Parts: sequence; structure tokens; C-alpha cells
Amino acid sequence: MIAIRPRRSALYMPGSNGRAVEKAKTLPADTVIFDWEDAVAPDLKTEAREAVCAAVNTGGYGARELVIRINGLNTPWGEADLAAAASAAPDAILIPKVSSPHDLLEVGKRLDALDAPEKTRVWAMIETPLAILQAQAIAAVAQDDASRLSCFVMGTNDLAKDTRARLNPGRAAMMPWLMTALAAARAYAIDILDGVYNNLSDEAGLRTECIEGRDCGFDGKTLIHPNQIAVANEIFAPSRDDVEKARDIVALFELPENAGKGAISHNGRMVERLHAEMAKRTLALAEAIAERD
Ligand SMILES: CC(C)(COP(=O)(O)OP(=O)(O)OC[C@H]1O[C@@H](n2cnc3c(N)ncnc32)[C@H](O)[C@@H]1OP(=O)(O)O)[C@@H](O)C(=O)NCCC(=O)NCCSC(=O)C[C@H](O)C(=O)O
Ligand SMILES: [Mg+2]
Repeated sequence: MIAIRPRRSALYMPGSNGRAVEKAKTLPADTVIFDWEDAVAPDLKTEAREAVCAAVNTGGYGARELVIRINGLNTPWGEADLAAAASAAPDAILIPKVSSPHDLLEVGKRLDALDAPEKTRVWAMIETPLAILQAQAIAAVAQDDASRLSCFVMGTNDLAKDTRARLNPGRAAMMPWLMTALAAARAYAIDILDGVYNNLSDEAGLRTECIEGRDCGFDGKTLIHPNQIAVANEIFAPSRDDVEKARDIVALFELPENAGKGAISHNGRMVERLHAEMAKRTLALAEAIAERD
């Protein structure tokens, strides 16, 4: 059986917003990202750090995956953030503005030195021009188990800021960078989440961008408001039709008459064993979502 953790919806919230941190316990997001970085004003950084650590330690988030985004290690808060996050033992610590493999290579070692539990993984924001240019080398860090690297998160707002590319519908300017990061993540078997959609009141636009992200191959979408969760959960889950087709393909290759075949004609289409592998993954994801929900 393929082990998959659904990451259809990953909701950011400022660590300084107590109501949001509490509300996350009731929201159907697969992943909760407590932010200590850009969503928290400098004066509130220490308060946010303490509040999030207390919330993670107290628990009450059920099956939701808990991630803490720390401030960069080159900022005045980064070192203390890493130590505090390590002791809170979330599922992952998200490192912002990673621009080279070097930015990540030390993090895993430092987490070991801080006695962070093995379950605490490292995630990397891909949101600078240098990160795009070095995406393969950054993803390759995951080859070393000690790095703990398990997921990329696209930071499309920072990418737009640093490149001056516009986040227009269809994200034409951004598409080569999204796909470069995606290819790097897949090459080293790590997950990757799409960037945020800033227009809180445009559900149709969000839906279109979720479909776009899913069709590019992303595992889910990062979100900024509770009203975005349902759409992401729907779009990044296999549909009923996907599941039925996947069951058909798996069953087809289990028939004795197809035992020695690599390619089969099915409903007017060629189906190969690689399609059966894809179908098994679809079924595993659908099952993991059913268990999660
Ligand atoms: C954008 C917001 C500031 C809007 O907040 P607000 O005006 O309070 O929204 P509502 O009144 O509609 O809120 C209704 C209730 O929902 C709760 N709420 C709102 N947002 C969240 C949330 N993100 N998580 C959990 N709960 C949330 C409110 O507290 C209300 O609750 P209640 O009073 O009990 O009914 C706000 O949505 C917000 O702060 N969003 C997240 C911003 C953020 O974290 N930004 C950083 C990440 S984005 C980014 O930078 C990605 C990347 O780095 C890049 O470069 O692209
Ligand atoms: Mg950012």
C-alpha cells in the first residue's frame, strides 16, 4: 500500500492572531501553517512564538498536520525561532526564502542537536529567483535523510515581488518557475504545494487556480483564509469518476489474460502498466482522504 498524507489545503495564519490559531482546531484544512515570518509584525514576533508553541504543545488539532514557519536564520529572530519550534515538535518546520542548498544543509543537523523528534520534518519555501535557479540542487538535499527535507512550498507573492512578474490569471509569467520547482521536487520524491491566491472574495478565481495547480501536479494549495479550504479540498481530491476509472485500470491488469501484457486497449485508449501505478496512487490518496475526513 502506498503511504500518502493528504495536503490538499494548507492554511497559513499569523502566529500573533490568537483567534485564528484557536479557530484552526475546527477548520477542515489538512495542514495548518502557523506563521512567525511575514504575517507577524516585528513587535509581535516574541509573543507569536510563545503563543504558537503553547498551542502546539496543548494540542486539540486532531489529524491536522501542524507546521511552523520560522523567520529566516539570517534574521534577528531565526535562531530562537528554530530552537522554540524544535521543542514544540510540530510535524514540520518551514524555512522561508531558501535560496541555496547551503540554507538547508545545516538545518537538519541543528534539529538533531536541539533534540527535535524524528517526526519533525523540514519544509522549504521556494520564493526567490535564486531558489528557482537552484531548485534541483535544493531538492537534492532530500537525498540525505538527515536533512529531514520533505516538502517545497511555492511563495508566489515573494516571487512576484522579487522578479516583478505579475500574478495574472493563468500565471503565464510564473508558470516556468512553478514547473521547474515541481520537476525538482518530483525528481527527489518530495511533496510540493502551490502558492496562495490573494483575492479572498473571488471563489471562481480560486477554483480556476486550484484546477491549474492540480493539473500542473501540485499536491495541494497554500491558503490564507478559512473560506478557501473547501474549494482546495475538493479540487485536490480524486473525483468519484477518477476513483472509478482507477479501480477499472487496476482490475484490468489483475485479469489472468492480461498477466503477461504491458499495454492493453481499454475503452478505445491505450493503457500501460504505468497507468496502473498511477491508478494505485489515486486510490491510495482517495483512501487517505476518506480516513482523514
Ligand atoms: C487576510 C486576513 C487578514 C483577513 O482576516 P479577517 O479580516 O479577520 O477575516 P474574516 O473577518 O473574514 O475572518 C473570519 C473568521 O475567520 C478567522 N480567520 C481569518 N483568517 C484566518 C486564517 N488564515 N486562519 C484561521 N482563521 C482565520 C478570523 O479570525 C475570524 O474568526 P472568528 O472571529 O472566530 O469568526 C486573514 O485571513 C489572515 O491573516 N490570513 C493569513 C495571512 C497570512 O498568514 N499570511 C502569510 C502567508 S501568505 C505568504 O506570504 C505566502 C508566501 O510566503 C509568499 O510569498 O507568497
Ligand atoms: Mg513569502
